Amino acid sequence: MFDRYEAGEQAVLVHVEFADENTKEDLLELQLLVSSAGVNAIDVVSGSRQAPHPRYFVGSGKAEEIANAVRTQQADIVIFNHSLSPSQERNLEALCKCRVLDRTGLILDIFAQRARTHEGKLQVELAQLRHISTRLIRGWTHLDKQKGGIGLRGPGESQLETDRRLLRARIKSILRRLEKVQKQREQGRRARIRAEIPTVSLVGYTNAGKSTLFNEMTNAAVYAADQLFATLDPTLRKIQLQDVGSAILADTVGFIRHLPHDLIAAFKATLQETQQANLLLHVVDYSDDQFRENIDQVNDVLQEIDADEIQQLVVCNKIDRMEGVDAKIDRNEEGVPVRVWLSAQQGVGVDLLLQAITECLSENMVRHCLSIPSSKSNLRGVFFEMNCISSESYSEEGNWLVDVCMEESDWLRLIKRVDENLESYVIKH
Ligand SMILES: Nc1nc2c(ncn2[C@@H]2O[C@H](COP(=O)(O)OP(=O)(O)OP(=O)(O)O)[C@@H](O)[C@H]2O)c(=O)[nH]1
Ligand SMILES: [Mg+2]
Repeated sequence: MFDRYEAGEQAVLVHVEFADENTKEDLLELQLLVSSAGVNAIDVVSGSRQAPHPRYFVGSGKAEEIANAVRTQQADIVIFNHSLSPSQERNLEALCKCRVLDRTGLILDIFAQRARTHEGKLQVELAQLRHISTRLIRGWTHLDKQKGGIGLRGPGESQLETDRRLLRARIKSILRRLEKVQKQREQGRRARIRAEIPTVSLVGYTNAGKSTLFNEMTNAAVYAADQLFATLDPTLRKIQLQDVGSAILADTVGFIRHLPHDLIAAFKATLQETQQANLLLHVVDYSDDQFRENIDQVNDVLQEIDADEIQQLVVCNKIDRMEGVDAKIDRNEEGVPVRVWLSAQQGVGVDLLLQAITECLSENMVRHCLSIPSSKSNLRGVFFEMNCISSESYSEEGNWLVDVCMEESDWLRLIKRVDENLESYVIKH
């Protein structure tokens, strides 16, 4: 249904500074996003305004300047670092005689390129359909004969009604399919919670190095490249940690500033694992001048998705780019690790990170040596399902001797729900 663009298109970027800090967009980030989408930025038109102009977003003089740049540079597309209203987009297209894409459209294109799981793809397509449905209005004829241009193309007027009907039907069918996959995933997640394997989620600003670190930690082949959104769907791997046993490691898609509102659902769908995590590894590119702002942005989103109460370990990445910084663990007054300095790319300090994760996870762990009478054989199944057994043997009387290690909350839950005499089987703490 969508025409995808070909790589190597020539774009004119438009970036406007506003007096109001909240609407300030970062030009450098736009350039990264654009190259991430495989487009060449050949010119940048910038300016400053108090507020967007209703007709062209920019003033009419600036709009002429953009149209001129398109003509002289023979650009195929104009990309705005802001959200445009459908009518602004239309007016600009009529003036520049080429495709105009706003920030939302650009990010959607990148999401679409990177979505890998079935659910991720459905979410992105849904967001795309919704985005284009707001733009399916009369007045697209000026684009009828045009070919090329990235993003979603508007239909001609004659096509309008058919397209509207098709869109509605498609949206409905996607919603139905999404409901189905979500149900399936929910069941999978419940199974994992029952198995009580702790989950560690890598979160952080885009390009911080999450996937690189994920690879280092799992030796798994996950795509890592100097492109934004190299990951859209959480990628899960099981890792083995000393003392704690196995844990699930989850890689997630990077956060960006000013994520357009209509993309938040698609983005959050990629972060569902994060809400369930026992520990968050907040990966930060410390060699980036904006690292503080990036940390705040990530924490804001974590708050929005109710993940701000989860224990966080900050990973100060890319120390190879910083003078005189060695790999190390910073701890708080109680001795709990709070920061780990490392270089994911060079593989320096990854061992310290694994050690810090183990310490954080075992913070709330209890270890018990139990002697369980043979009459309580049901406990055997429960412990196996929880994956909490570190060693086992049998006593001469036929008691099952077992060392278990689990979250304290799980131990208390077992006493309450499975066997209130559990404490009496403990022979050593
Ligand atoms: N110098 C240096 N570069 C690194 C380091 N870790 C990662 N990088 C580079 O940073 C870029 C981004 O790394 P990724 O692992 O893809 O980043 P990400 O956080 O997964 O990015 P998104 O998936 O887009 O959110 C790649 O070019 C990596 O090679 C590091 O320790 N030092
Ligand atoms: Mg990644």
